[in-house]
Amino acid sequence: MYLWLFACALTLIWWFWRPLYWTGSGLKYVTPYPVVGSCLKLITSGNSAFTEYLYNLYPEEKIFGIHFFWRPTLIIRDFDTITDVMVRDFDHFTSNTLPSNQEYDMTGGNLLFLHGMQWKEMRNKISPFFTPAKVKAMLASVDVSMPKAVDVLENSLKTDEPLDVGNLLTQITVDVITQACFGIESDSFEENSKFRPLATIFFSPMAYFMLTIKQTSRTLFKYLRLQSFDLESSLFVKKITRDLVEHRRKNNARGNDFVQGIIEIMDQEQLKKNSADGKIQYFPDGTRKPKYDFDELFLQALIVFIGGVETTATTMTWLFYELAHNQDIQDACREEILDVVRKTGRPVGLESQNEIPTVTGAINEALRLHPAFPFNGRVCTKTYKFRNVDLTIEPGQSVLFPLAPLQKDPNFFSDPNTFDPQRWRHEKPSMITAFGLGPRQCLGKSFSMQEMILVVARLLQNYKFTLHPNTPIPPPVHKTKLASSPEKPIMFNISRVEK
Ligand code: HEM
Repeated sequence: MYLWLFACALTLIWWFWRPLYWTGSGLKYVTPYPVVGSCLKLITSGNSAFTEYLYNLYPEEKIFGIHFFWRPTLIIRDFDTITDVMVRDFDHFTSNTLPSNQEYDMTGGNLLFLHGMQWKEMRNKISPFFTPAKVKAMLASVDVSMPKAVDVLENSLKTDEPLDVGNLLTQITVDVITQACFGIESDSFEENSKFRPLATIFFSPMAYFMLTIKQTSRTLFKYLRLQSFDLESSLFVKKITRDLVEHRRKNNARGNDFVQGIIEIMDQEQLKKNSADGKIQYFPDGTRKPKYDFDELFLQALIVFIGGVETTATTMTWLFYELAHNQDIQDACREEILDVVRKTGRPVGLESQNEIPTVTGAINEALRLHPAFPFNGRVCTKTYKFRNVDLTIEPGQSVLFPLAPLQKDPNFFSDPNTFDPQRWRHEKPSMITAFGLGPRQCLGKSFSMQEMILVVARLLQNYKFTLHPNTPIPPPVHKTKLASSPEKPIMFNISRVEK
């Protein structure tokens, strides 16, 4: 009885204390509602609208306070301060806002969820598999996937039916990443595909919901026994990885893929035998020392697969929407592509990237106007005094950056809402924040950029894309998916390019 009373009293104190968290800090702040904090807009209108709302709330402030549900969180809207946190003073902010929960979350040990020295060591271990030469070798898969995509386009021409190009791009990215990761072709172009649905499942509203809870309360996530990513789909990918590793070991075979990388790490670590008797060991910062066994390394293949599919497909979907909406730019892109084809006698390769500035500029514009993730965040890991604001924060403090609206701010980009690939002839690519910034930025950035160049060049070389007349301009953004994809499929009419 007394225990219950004590628990209730504590809860009440907590409730009354929380809203006052930012008072006395000298910062502007949004007075929170119970439980949902400052996130009512997130619940009613989705990620993109919420980020926009935050960015426009206090235009004069560099930093202000909110409650991400019940978690006191700082919003940093000033680009210089954001780069201080993400790049210059990264060693004070080595964690993102997604805890690992490795002890009870089956996929919790993947790179995206790791922190501190554990993250650093794992990142150093797998980064060498994304060198320019390795990325180039992995992207040979694009030429295996494109004939299957051409079949889909030709079928749309034959039946004179509009095409869901977003779905086609997902089929391509699933097939490309499956080959890059596992060295096998997927069935993503077949009707009852097992691989194609994975892209949707891993980025579904359920995944978005899980990651939002994970970000808000570790404890709730633990006691509700939640999992970050769909268990059945994760186990499906695990089985493929295990079968492949066993097949390669048994047959002494090798591949040009990411799984080959994890086999090499397992072999090196086996030689060093640094995982004493399978017991968990810890770094001085309290994070776990990797054991580099199959279970841990499979999770790195899983995050490369998950990270590599819907993000790239969504970005290209928005790109094709913009190119269909701006036919003159689509024609200019095609002219550059055909010039390269005429000169070299073969489709655009990565060595011709500099000769297609309108195409690369168009990809940059899609990333600027339609980033897959509208905001990004970090957690303070070492006491930090901001340079431009009189504020010191302690370890554990979450900070969020509303990056999507920042990329449409007229203070940084002239005529910001216009899709203008030519601006990237003088703009610095470092202004693109869609892949994150600093040492923790997207591991697959160059893989994804180069994959987009190859896929877009091959599609535009032979086909012209126009918007189906019923397409809303602009198409609304999905409110509850992990990546900011269009709410409904965008339909395109396809025709063959006259040469
Ligand atoms: C247009 C496509 C993509 C976008 C917009 C994107 C975006 C992002 C973002 C915003 C992050 C977090 C970075 C940060 O916290 O600063 C991230 C992390 C990551 N991405 Fe991507 N990504 C894309 C494609 C890819 C691809 C193709 C792969 C794999 C081949 C990949 C693998 C990863 C991994 C492994 C991480 C975790 C990195 C870490 O925490 O150390 N991504 N990505």
